[in-house]
Amino acid sequence: MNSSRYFALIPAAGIGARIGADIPKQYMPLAGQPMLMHVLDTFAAAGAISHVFVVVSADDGYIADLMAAAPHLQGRVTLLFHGGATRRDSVLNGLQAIREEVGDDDWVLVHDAARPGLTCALIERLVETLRDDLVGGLLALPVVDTLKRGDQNARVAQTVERAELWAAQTPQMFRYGLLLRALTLAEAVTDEASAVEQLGLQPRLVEGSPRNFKVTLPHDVALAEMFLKEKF
Ligand SMILES: Nc1ccn([C@@H]2O[C@H](COP(=O)(O)OP(=O)(O)OP(=O)(O)O)[C@@H](O)[C@H]2O)c(=O)n1
Ligand SMILES: C[C@](O)(CO)[C@H](O)COP(=O)(O)O
Repeated sequence: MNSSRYFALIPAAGIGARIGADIPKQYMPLAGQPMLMHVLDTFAAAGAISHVFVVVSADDGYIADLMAAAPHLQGRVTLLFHGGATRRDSVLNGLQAIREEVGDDDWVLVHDAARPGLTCALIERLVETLRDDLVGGLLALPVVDTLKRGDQNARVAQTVERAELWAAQTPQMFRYGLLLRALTLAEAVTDEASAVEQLGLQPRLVEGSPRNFKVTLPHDVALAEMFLKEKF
């Protein structure tokens, strides 16, 4: 389906509890601008992306100021005030809200607002690798550390075989119709690929980048700034 378009859907309705900031982490300043702005700028600059949809909470008090400071994003970004109780709910609500704008065979790239290190090159790698794929897939990183399973006393219970393990990143890219069906059926998933897997399908793993890590804990802020300032 070569006439398919590519849309970005950015879940940005979380509260960032684990980072412990006084504002939702997607609005924390990083390298001179809010975390979410880095993500929006990257998708707006990506040639393959037709439009960007951002899911924010219904009572979001920050997005208006962010968009007012970003006239270059006008016309490229649509806000969806449909944040849900979980990331899965926010993504599903967002998909349902764009039903009239997106066709079943169009691709949707779901990307965490909390991964500001995404680059246009990574988006292009994902799109070019999956454009003719029958399922879709995700950016991910092969695990390079030895992994341990701990017991309740923080003692090693088991060393986990890492040879075939990958750490999932985003974007996760699936055709709209498939993704809407998968997420409608799968409630307790932490990523889109898990929902697609529950349909018996095998998403494609596409190598991502360490800079595309998820800003989750307080120490992640300095690391993210390093990547964003150095642009490497
Ligand atoms: N109900 C939710 C929860 C999360 N997210 C989004 O999903 C992405 C990844 O989630 P996570 O890193 O867990 O963000 P938070 O849920 O905000 O963090 P925490 O779990 O520490 O509260 C983030 O961009 C977040 O804004 C969302 O749109 N809706
Ligand atoms: C989607 C994700 O970023 C893939 O690793 C991850 O599952 C999000 O988890 P979170 O707890 O919602 O941050």
